[in-house]
Parts: sequence; C-alpha cells; structure tokens
Amino acid sequence: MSLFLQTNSKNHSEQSNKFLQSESEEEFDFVALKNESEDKHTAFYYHKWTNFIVWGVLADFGILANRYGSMSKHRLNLHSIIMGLCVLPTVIAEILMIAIWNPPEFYGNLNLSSIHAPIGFTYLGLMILQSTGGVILKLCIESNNPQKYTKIMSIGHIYLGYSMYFLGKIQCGFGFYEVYSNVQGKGQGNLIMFWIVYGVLFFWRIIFEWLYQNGKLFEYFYSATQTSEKTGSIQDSLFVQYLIQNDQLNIEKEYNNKMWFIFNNSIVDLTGFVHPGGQYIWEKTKGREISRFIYGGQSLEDGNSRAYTHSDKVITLIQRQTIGYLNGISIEDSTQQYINKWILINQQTISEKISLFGFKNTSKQIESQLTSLHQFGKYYQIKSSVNKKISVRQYTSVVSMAPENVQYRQKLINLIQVLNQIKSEDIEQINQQPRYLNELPLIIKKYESNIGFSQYIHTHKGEEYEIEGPYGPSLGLPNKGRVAIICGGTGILPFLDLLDFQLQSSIYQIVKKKLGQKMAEKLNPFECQFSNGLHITLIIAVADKSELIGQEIFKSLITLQNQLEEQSFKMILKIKEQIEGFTCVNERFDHSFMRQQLGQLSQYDKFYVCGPPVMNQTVPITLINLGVQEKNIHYV
Ligand SMILES: Cc1cc2nc3c(=O)[nH]c(=O)nc-3n(C[C@H](O)[C@H](O)[C@H](O)COP(=O)(O)OP(=O)(O)OC[C@H]3O[C@@H](n4cnc5c(N)ncnc54)[C@H](O)[C@@H]3O)c2cc1C
Repeated sequence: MSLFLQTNSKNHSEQSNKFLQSESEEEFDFVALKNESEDKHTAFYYHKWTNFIVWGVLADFGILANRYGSMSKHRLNLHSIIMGLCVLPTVIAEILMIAIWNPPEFYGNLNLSSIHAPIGFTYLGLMILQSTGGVILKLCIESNNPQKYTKIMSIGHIYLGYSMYFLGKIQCGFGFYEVYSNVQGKGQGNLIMFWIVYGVLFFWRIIFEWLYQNGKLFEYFYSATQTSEKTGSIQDSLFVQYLIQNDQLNIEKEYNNKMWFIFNNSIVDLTGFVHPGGQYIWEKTKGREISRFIYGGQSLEDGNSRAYTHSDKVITLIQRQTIGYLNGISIEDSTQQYINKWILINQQTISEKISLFGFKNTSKQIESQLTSLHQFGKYYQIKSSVNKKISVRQYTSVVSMAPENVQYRQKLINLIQVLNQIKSEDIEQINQQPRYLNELPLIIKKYESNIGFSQYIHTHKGEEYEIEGPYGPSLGLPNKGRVAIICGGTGILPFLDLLDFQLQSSIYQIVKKKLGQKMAEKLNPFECQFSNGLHITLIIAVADKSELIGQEIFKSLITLQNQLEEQSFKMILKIKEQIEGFTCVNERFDHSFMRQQLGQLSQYDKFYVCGPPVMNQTVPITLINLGVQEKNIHYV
C-alpha cells in the first residue's frame, strides 16, 4: 500500500500541491484542477473538511450531550444522533477516497503519506466497533432487566470513545499544521493562525466544561427555569393528591406507567428519563424513597449494583422534577438555614458500636409522641456542618428512645406489674409524658469507612450538624390486620416508635377494660389513636444481646398478650444465646423457617424488610417463592 502511495504521490504531486496551496490562501482555482483529477480533488476536499468539522467540532457536542444530559430524557438519543452524524460522513468520505483512490500528497512528505491511510483505516475499524458497541449499550441501558455487562460495556465505550476522540483531534492538528506550515506566498511560515485554530478546536469544550463544573453556567441555565418547573401540571396535582390520600398499592395499579419517586419530602416524576446505569434501576425503585440511593448510602437490593453517590447536579435535576410534596410543605420552607443547625450535646453508649445521640436546636421542638399509625417510618437527613467531605446519611426517627420517653415507659412497665389488681390511684400517680423532647434522639451504629458519617459522629461530639426532616413516606400500615416485620440488628430502629405505640395502645386497652375509658384517657393526653386492630409479628436477628435495642418494649408487649382480648404482638428472636422471656431460635431465614414461624402467609397484609444488605436481598426472594406478592413487600 505504501508503495502505491509513493508512486501515486509522485505522479500527482504538482497538482495536489497546487490544490493545498491555493486552498490555504483562499484562492482556490477550480479551473486549473478540472483537467484530469477533478473527482479526486473533490473527494479529498470533502474528506478533509468532513473530518475537520466532524472530529474537530461536532464530536464535542456529542460528548457534551452525553455527559451533561446525564439524567435528561433525550440524552441517549441526542448522543446517538450526533455521533451518528459524525460517523456517517466520515465513512462516506473514506469510501469515496478508496473508490477514487486519491491519497493526499502532504507536500512531498512521503512518511506522512504512507502512514495516513493505515491510520485512516484503523480509525474506520474503530468507528464501526464503537458504533456497534454504542447501539448494544443503548439497548442494554433501555432494557428493563438488569444487564450484567452494562457497566463493563459502558466503561469500554467511554475509553474507546475518548481514545478515538484524541486521535481525531491530533489528526486534525497534523492536517492543519501541514497546511499552514506549507503556505506559500504572503502567509508563508505563519503558524500563528494554526495555533489559534488548533487551540480553539482543542480547548473550547474544556473551557466550557470548566465554567460548567464551576457551577457558573449550570446556575445560569437552571435558575432561569427553576420556578416554572416546580408548579407542575393539573395532572401532576391530581396525582399528588391521589398519592397523599391513597395507599401506595392502589397508586401502583392506577399509575403503572408513571415513573414517580419520593426524594426526601418531594414527589418527583422522572417519566421518560433515561438512567445512565440502565432503565431497570427505575423499575426497581419506582414509587420508593430514593434519597438513600442518591446519596450513596445504600445499593439496590438486587445485588447487581454498588452504592453510588450522585453529583449535586443530578440532585438539582431530580429536585427540578418535583411535582408535589408529601405533606404539602416544600423542602425550602421546612429547612431554612436558621432552623436546621443542631449541636450534638449528648452521646450515650448502647453497645460497643452503637450509641444514642442527642441534638439540640433552641429554635426547634421535637414532639415526644406520634399519634397515629400513619406517622411511623420517617427519617432525618443529616450532614456535618464542619467537614463537607463526610457523606450525607439518613437516620430513623426514634423519639421513643429519648431519655424522657424511656423514663415514662419505665413507669408504664411498673404499672404492668400491678395490672391484675390495678386501681385508679395507680394511674393518677403516673406523671404525664412531656409534650416536647429536650433533644432530637438518633441511634447510630458505627461502620468502618473513611468518609462515612457513622464513624465520624462517634468521635465528634459538641460539633454542629445540619439536620433536615422528618422526611419520607410513612410505613403505610393498615389500620387493622396483620403485618410481619423481618429485620436484623439496627434494622429494628424504624419500628421502635411503632412498637412503643403498640405497647401504649395495649396498656390503654387493658386499663379501659378494667377501669373504664375515662381512666384510660389519662394515659392518652395527646389523643393518640390507640384503638387499633393491628397485629405485629416481629422476626429479628441480632448477633448478641447487646445489639437487641428496645428489649424492654418487646418484653412488656409479650407479657401483656394474655391480658388482651385480641393479641397484638408476636416475636421470634434469632440469636445464638438464650434470653429469658423471648422465643429464641438460631436458624436461617429460609423457606421452612418462614412457613413455620409465620404460618399461612396469605393472612399478612404487608411484610416489612429492614436489615443488612444480604438480608434485604434474600428475604424478599424467600417470601416471593412462598407465594407473597412483590407489591406486599415493603423495603424500609
Ligand atoms: C431511611 C434510613 C434510615 C436509617 N436509619 C438508621 C438508623 O437509625 N441508625 C443507623 O445506624 N443507621 C441507619 N441507616 C443507615 C445509615 O443511613 C447509613 O447507611 C449507615 O450509618 C452507614 O453509613 P456510613 O456513611 O457510616 O458508612 P458507608 O460509607 O455508607 O458504609 C460503610 C460500610 O458499612 C457498610 N454498611 C452500611 N450500612 C450497613 C448496614 N445497614 N448493614 C451492614 N453493613 C452496612 C457498607 O456496605 C460499607 O461497607 C438508615 C438508612 C436509611 C436509608
């Protein structure tokens, strides 16, 4: 091939030199070229300018469309179209060059002539490979099933794409250098123009991205549209109303095609958006609270993906898709700067790795008691005010574990001892539960991690933290019926307030039966909806006794069961040792265990699962295999 190139280059060197020379001086003389090689020169002219426009300019737009439309609806299509517009003309140009066989002369530089074609052909091959890979990757991403190789393909596509991109830019640079360094006449030897064009070609996107990354352009683009985005359409408002008033199960039926999520307190609609990691992620998280996934605290339960901390831009994009708020209050209203700064004033060790933390904010009060079943399951979002590198994390509301409530519960437990021969004086003696707590209580287990929040807070008492909330949907508990909670370790925390409520409710029922409603109401100063017909089966796994948080609540509930008209609680504890007063087992949570402990699974309205990653992955599969419908399984 190189032999042919060289021979050919000698034959046509004069005309071709004239061609390049004329063009660079912008005095292109078509008449002179029309003699014998008009087609050849036209093909070369097309090849040269196509490559310049496509790989010098258009490819950058293709990359920008992909990178900065990371969550946009049309990202993949736009990227594919632009890259297709790069590939197609390049391929046509190559074919024309081959068909007419018109190797460029490079001003007699035979070395360049001989490497130009092989590079061109390699590039053509890579382009075909990259385009095919791109189409397959698009299909993987758009598929609703997890694709094992999406991540590897995506990385391959990015690296090959960037290699080709740089090769293309260098090729363009060489081409220009050749032209400008061989200019004859007036502009001879003037390379300034070359460096300007090359600099713009190479650096415009980098400058653009720098401004964008710095936030200046980003703010400019998004602040303009922010207010109009938040209003939402009439359909959105109807949907939000429906969502607030109805149970999640009905919503999924009615709005099957809507990709809606709960992000903190916002209801966001991402229908039609493409997730860079694959559309199946939408399917897995649809209708769920997603802040844990967005801030990288948790990975999907399917075990295919790892936790990923999304950028601030993605968070802004998600917020821009807000169509309503869970409690009708926007995040901005509820998290004004002056009210969300809390000082960590107390740390009380529960076990080697678990502590109760108490936060103080003089301008905010925390109610000591949740009053209805619809309020349980909320969480607070917390970050360090001092160290911005520390991850943002969610921690569940555990008002029942605040010192004031622990004290009050102790009085109720004392009352249980005398329930058999209870008198009105026993009730009168109990001081009322306080209306508000002194501190916001959170229970946090320490995990080993460099920038992890749980590790940080265990050694940073006295510091300021930014806390928002309570956020998130409630547990969606039915007013009556049966629910099963299957949890492990600190996975019990989202249910502690509920179980404390169930304990108070049980005592209320017994006192009402023995001493009448009026006396029972003395134990209910905040008008809690205690008369519920809910039965809770708790299956909990802990490594040892010290991890069993809320022991006194469970024990009291178990003790009370034989005095209740309708039983309200059953508990199975998976632990290696035996603890008095509890039904202890040490078996795996497999099919036979579930069948044996839960009995007929169809009698349960809902199953709540909250544990370490392995438990969240395996328990739902076991339940589904036993005939439980997926929609009845609630990941907490
Ligand atoms: C809604 C919600 C409420 C939560 N409430 C509480 C709470 O009340 N108390 C509490 O302690 N935690 C709670 N968590 C978990 C908490 O948000 C963090 O995920 C946890 O503290 C670890 O965060 P990190 O930044 O310290 O560690 P990361 O850097 O996120 O993780 C460090 C290591 O710990 C592992 N890890 C993280 N979480 C678990 C887990 N649950 N089981 C096993 N390994 C794990 C990770 O895989 C990783 O290897 C809650 C999570 C959510 C989504």
